[in-house]
Amino acid sequence: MAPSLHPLIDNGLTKGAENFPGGKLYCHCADRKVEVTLKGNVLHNHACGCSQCWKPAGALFAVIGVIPVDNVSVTANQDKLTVLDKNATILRHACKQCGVHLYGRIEKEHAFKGLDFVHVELSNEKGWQEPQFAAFVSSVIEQGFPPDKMDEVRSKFKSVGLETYDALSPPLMDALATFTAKRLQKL
Ligand SMILES: N[C@@H](CCC(=O)N[C@@H](CS)C(=O)NCC(=O)O)C(=O)O
Ligand SMILES: [Zn+2]
Ligand SMILES: [Zn+2]
Repeated sequence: MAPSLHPLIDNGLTKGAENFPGGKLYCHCADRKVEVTLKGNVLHNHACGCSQCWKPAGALFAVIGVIPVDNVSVTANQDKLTVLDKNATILRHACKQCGVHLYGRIEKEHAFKGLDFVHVELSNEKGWQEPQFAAFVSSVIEQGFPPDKMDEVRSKFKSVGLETYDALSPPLMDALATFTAKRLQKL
């Protein structure tokens, strides 16, 4: 049996709604849930196989999208949040009790500074943008996934219409490289 990639992917994608107004994300605690309110939809929603992004139980991949920082606010139980790794590029704000990541933020100079990283499955609303591609696919091997089963993983993504990459998608890699070139005054 093919492994579960993610609940939002395993049974095919559900297209997002146009003019989606956004919604609330909740951590997995039974009480005093951390609540984050998002204005509007996410962009560049994608699967991520890296070891740092939060994955629901049993899933091989995270699903994570970006949204402007100004559209993100913690609206309940902020005291339960902690930054997991203060040295990471993406400062992942997680619930101390249940471990769910509520949002990731970049504070240092970076092409994606100003965008927060969020998991839309933490919301009860329907209409979030569907995943657009799979990133950091080979990284699942670093977490113990058997390399000889990678064909199954990539085929499963392809079967729901998602392209697979071992870093980010070409437009996002180009954005990162453009940022570097400008910093080095090559562009
Ligand atoms: N192979 C590495 C890749 C880690 C990585 O580069 N993750 C990407 C995608 S989330 C990133 O932008 N990381 C920045 C960060 O984690 O702060 C792993 O699995 O840990
Ligand atoms: Zn929690
Ligand atoms: Zn990741």
